[in-house]
Amino acid sequence: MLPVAPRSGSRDRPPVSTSCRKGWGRRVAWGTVADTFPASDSGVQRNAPRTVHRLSREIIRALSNRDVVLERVGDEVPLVLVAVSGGPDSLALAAAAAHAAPVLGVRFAAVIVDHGLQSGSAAVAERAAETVRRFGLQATVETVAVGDDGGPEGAARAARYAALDAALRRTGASAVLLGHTLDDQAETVLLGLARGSGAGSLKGMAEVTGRLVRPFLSVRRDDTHAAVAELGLDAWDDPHNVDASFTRARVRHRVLPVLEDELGPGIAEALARTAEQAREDSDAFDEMIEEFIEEICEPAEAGLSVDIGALAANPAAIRNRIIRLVARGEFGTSLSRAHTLAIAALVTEWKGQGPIDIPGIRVSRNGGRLVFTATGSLSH
Ligand SMILES: Nc1ncnc2c1ncn2[C@@H]1O[C@H](COP(=O)(O)OP(=O)(O)OP(=O)(O)O)[C@@H](O)[C@H]1O
Repeated sequence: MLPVAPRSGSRDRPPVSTSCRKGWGRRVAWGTVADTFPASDSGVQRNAPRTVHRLSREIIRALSNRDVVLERVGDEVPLVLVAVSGGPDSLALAAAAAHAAPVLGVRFAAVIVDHGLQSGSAAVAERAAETVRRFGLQATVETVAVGDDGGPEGAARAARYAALDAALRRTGASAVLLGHTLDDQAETVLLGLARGSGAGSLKGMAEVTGRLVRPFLSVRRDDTHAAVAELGLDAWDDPHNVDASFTRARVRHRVLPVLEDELGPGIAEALARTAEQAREDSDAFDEMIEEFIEEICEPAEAGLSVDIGALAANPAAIRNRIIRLVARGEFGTSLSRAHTLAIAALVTEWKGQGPIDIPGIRVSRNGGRLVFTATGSLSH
């Protein structure tokens, strides 16, 4: 067994780091600090209600994760953004963040993204901003243009994450907090299973994905609602959450209640626990395989090559994972199962057939090597 460096916390895998492409996973240099969020009193909320106090511990715990690096912004203490939609989860997140600020020695500032998709969205965003300002947080509304790729939900999400990423870069903030809860995690696991996206979907969302941090993945939605009620706030009700044309809304309001009735009230926790265990296993497995990839790959013209003998000698689970990790790490491409198997067939069932082309990558045999070559624009 290859030695594996100990890690803590769960996170999404960074690009595979192999000796073929030294420097992967290097930290990017942040741009200059804009004055969007000037240093200010982080808004210590004295005598915070009990639930808010409890939730603030989740933020302190999550930001203490070794995968989160809190960096000073010039002479200022580190800045952490809070993504606020105006709904109860993210309002509770902002309140808990304000409470946690003095303990952590960081500043928090809220970013509210206005997708402009519904009439009155600007007013909703402004109201959310006003609410979090009452906690003592700076708040900025980012108005985004939503495209039409990936359906309305997917396009709004892409625009939102792009806006959050831009805010991170502009402000020099170390991280952005998202208000996903344990209930969101349970829904994500069910949705992934229903899509048939394989064991990987069991992992659900990571607590830390690059600079995105989800401190509430162990918190029930009821608790965020309780925090908002304790604070006497009127949270925004996102109409999408009850719109039965959205799969997630149906999972939330129809599927999970049936599962709870039939299988017991602990089903959401059980799904979230499963996600945590699956992520632990998967991360450990990936880490071992990444070390193995370093031994069996070599740089090649516009890509890399992998030793076919080593691929053939290993079980399909390892072979397929190597192929997926190389595609993701080297080319930023998430391979479908069908593409993974087609590439694997070049190793196990080769009868002289030509290369396989998938978007952005050509995979071919050359002597004893499986060669991955970039063919077009890369997605990273
Ligand atoms: N308009 C918004 N502005 C800022 N942050 C937002 C906005 N909408 C959602 N968020 C952030 O994302 C979190 C999750 O929200 P929601 O569940 O609605 O998003 P989602 O589309 O499911 O996101 P994901 O793609 O990450 O699963 C919120 O708690 C909040 O932190």
